[in-house]
Amino acid sequence: MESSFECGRNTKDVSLHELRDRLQEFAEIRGWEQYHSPRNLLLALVGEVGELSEIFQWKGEVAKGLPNWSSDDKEHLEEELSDVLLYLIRLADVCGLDLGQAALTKIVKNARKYPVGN
Ligand SMILES: Nc1ccn([C@H]2C[C@H](O)[C@@H](COP(=O)(O)OP(=O)(O)OP(=O)(O)O)O2)c(=O)n1
Repeated sequence: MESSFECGRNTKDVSLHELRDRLQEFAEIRGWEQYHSPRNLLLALVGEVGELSEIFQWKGEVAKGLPNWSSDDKEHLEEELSDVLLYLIRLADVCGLDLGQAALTKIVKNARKYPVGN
């Protein structure tokens, strides 16, 4: 049986830095760093966005909280969302960028661009 560490389920917050480090380790121990170029990772990311889109394809509008979805469908959605997130984090990392800091900076820029009440 998988431990909670191995399957990634625990109660603490997960940081982008932790995921970045786990992805570095995952690639390193498999000798896959050579394949994780920015362009390859971008293409992999786009592929996973396609897989994510397929889950919603032809379903019509989907209610928030996914009340009518089976647990299998929700698990599938969790997996595809995770693939997108993981490739995005890995792409930012191999580009030498700190995605968490960049996202915080972008939120500040967004707030300036779209002031409340305008
Ligand atoms: N060269 C690779 C291949 C995979 N992965 C990791 C990142 C993704 O989280 C996941 C993607 O694995 P798959 O390509 O097997 O894609 P799926 O899990 O979506 O499987 P499938 O396409 O069969 O549904 O594995 C990676 O880091 N580097």
